[in-house]
Amino acid sequence: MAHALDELIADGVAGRRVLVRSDLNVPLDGSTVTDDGRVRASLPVLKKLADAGARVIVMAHLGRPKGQPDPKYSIAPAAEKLAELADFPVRIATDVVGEDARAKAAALADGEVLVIENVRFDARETSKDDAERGAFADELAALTGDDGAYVDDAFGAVHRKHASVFDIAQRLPAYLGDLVKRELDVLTKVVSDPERPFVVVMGGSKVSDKLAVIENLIGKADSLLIGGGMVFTFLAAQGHPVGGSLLEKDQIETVKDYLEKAPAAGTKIILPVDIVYAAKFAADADHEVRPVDAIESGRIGASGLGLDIGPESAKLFADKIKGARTVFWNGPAGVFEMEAFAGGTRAVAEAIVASDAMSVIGGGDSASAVRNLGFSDDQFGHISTGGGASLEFIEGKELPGVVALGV
Ligand SMILES: Nc1ncnc2c1ncn2[C@@H]1O[C@H](COP(=O)(O)OP(=O)(O)OP(=O)(O)O)[C@@H](O)[C@H]1O
Ligand SMILES: O=C(O)[C@H](O)COP(=O)(O)O
Repeated sequence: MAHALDELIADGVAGRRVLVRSDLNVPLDGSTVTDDGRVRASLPVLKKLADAGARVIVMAHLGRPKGQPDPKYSIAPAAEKLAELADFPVRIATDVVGEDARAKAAALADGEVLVIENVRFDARETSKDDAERGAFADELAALTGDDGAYVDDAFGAVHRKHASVFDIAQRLPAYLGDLVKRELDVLTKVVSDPERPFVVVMGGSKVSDKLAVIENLIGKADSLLIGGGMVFTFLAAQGHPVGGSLLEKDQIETVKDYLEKAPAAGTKIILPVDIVYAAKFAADADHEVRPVDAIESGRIGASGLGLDIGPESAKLFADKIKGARTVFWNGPAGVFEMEAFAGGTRAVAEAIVASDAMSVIGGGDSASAVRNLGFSDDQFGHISTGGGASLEFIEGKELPGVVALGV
């Protein structure tokens, strides 16, 4: 059984150094944080510990640096955002487990928080070698002194077998952070006992990553609405032309198999009936709406790209969402970053907001999409902080961070 954070607080943390794994992996434009959702989601646990008098050391990653310091991936912009939003003192170290981190960890006062540099600046963090990761975890644990503790509050990273997620939990008394607990509770309910009709909306561009999720949802979801870049592999499986759209040719047979077995398992796979078709991948591209069986017949011709679901499809999707009691949404319906191709994603978000369904948005880009389109977090039931993590959970995979805590 995992130990909850409140047990640690009840045991007394005043004056103790507590290592917290947070997910501060935010999108950046230069050094500006363009979506602070993950920083905000990390605050409550840090505040709880700081209020209880703990000396908190936050470890987190940003992007995928190649195992050595790289200013482009410094945690500093995310840590500065944390300092701006927090009502407790936040210090920032310039290294991970080096002199600066060690000195600042030792100098922490009760109720203060220190963010160490991007843990992925040390190649041992992500090493496949248990001994290497273990040696790094030893150095991280040593930052806490003699009576330290570890709290995992980084749901977005629970699917990674990394030193700061997995190995550290074997070196310090380990506790489940409130954010990870909430995410697991919500996703467990969605997968194992959803109120029906249960409608899943899938989209985005990482088609092959998401096919396993679709397979696992056949028989569980009542309707599976497919949008985004993955649509074209489904349309191709049905024999429709797809022009120059995103297509995973080697997945067509797999998708045919899903289309065949879904009805018998009680899941309706619903595909778009029209597509916004563009002359090129650009915000100002010439574009037109075409039915899926005639994509190549219009003005734009066979070399065009499908960049969004069309208005008829948006209506069809909205209608399904309207009748749902539970909605899980992963991946935008189109290239929402360009206004001309944001209509499908906006329509899905509006339909979810208007419905009475319990809604869960899983996926970093889906969360950024709804925020960038002007929606606020409280219009949805739950916005997951984990993209890959929520998908792997729904796929039914074992999550190393969760295993390490004995959940
Ligand atoms: N038809 C399309 N063609 C090409 N790209 C598309 C299409 N539809 C959506 N996309 C792109 O998909 C991207 C998001 O896909 P992704 O699979 O990463 O979503 P996600 O699961 O929400 O994100 P994450 O993996 O970060 O959690 C967006 O940048 C969007 O522009
Ligand atoms: O962005 C995410 O999904 C998490 O922070 C994990 O990042 P990773 O995919 O680089 O491990």
